[in-house]
Amino acid sequence: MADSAPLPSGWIAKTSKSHEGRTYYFNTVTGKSQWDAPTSAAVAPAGPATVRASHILVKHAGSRRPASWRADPITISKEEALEKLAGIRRAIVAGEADFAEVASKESDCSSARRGGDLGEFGRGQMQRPFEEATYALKVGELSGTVDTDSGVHIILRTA
Ligand SMILES: O=C(CCc1ccccc1)N[C@H](Cc1nc2ccccc2[nH]1)C(=O)O
Repeated sequence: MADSAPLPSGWIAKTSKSHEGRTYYFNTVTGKSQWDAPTSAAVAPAGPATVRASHILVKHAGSRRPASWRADPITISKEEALEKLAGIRRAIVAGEADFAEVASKESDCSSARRGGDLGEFGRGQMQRPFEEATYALKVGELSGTVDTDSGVHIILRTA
C-alpha cells in the first residue's frame, strides 16, 4: 500500500480508543479532530510565529482566580466587569485615555506594572480565545471585549 501522504503542518494522526482503534486526525493548532485525512487546503493559516500584545483585564466573581494586585477578593459580576471594560475602551478609542496608563491603574493582570504589555508569544501559550483574538488583529489594532477564564479583556496588538 502506498505510504499515506505527509499530513499538513499542525495535524497529527491518532488512534481512537472508542472506535476499535480507528485512525483519526487532530489539529494541534485549532484543537479540531476529524476522521478524514486533512488535505493541505484544510489547514487554517497559522499567521506569524509570534505576536506581541498589551491587554487590560477586568476580573469578576466568576474569574478562575478572582483576585489580583488591585483587589482581593474580586466580587463584581461579569456584567459589571463588561460595563467597566466598555467604559475604558470608549475612553481609549476617543483618545481621552492612554492604554498603558489605564492598564497600569485598572488591569487585574500582573502585566499592569508594564502598562499591560505581555511581551511576545506564539500559538499555544495563551488561553485560546485570547490567542485567536490577538492573531486576528492587525498591528496597532484594538480588540473588542474578549472573554477568557481569567475575566474580560481588551487587547492591543503591538507587533
Ligand atoms: O496569567 C497571568 C500572567 C500573564 C503575563 C504574561 C506575560 C507577562 C506578564 C504577565 N496573569 C493572570 C491574568 C491573566 N490571564 C490572562 C489570559 C490571557 C492573557 C493574559 C492573561 N493574564 C493573573 O494574574 O491571574
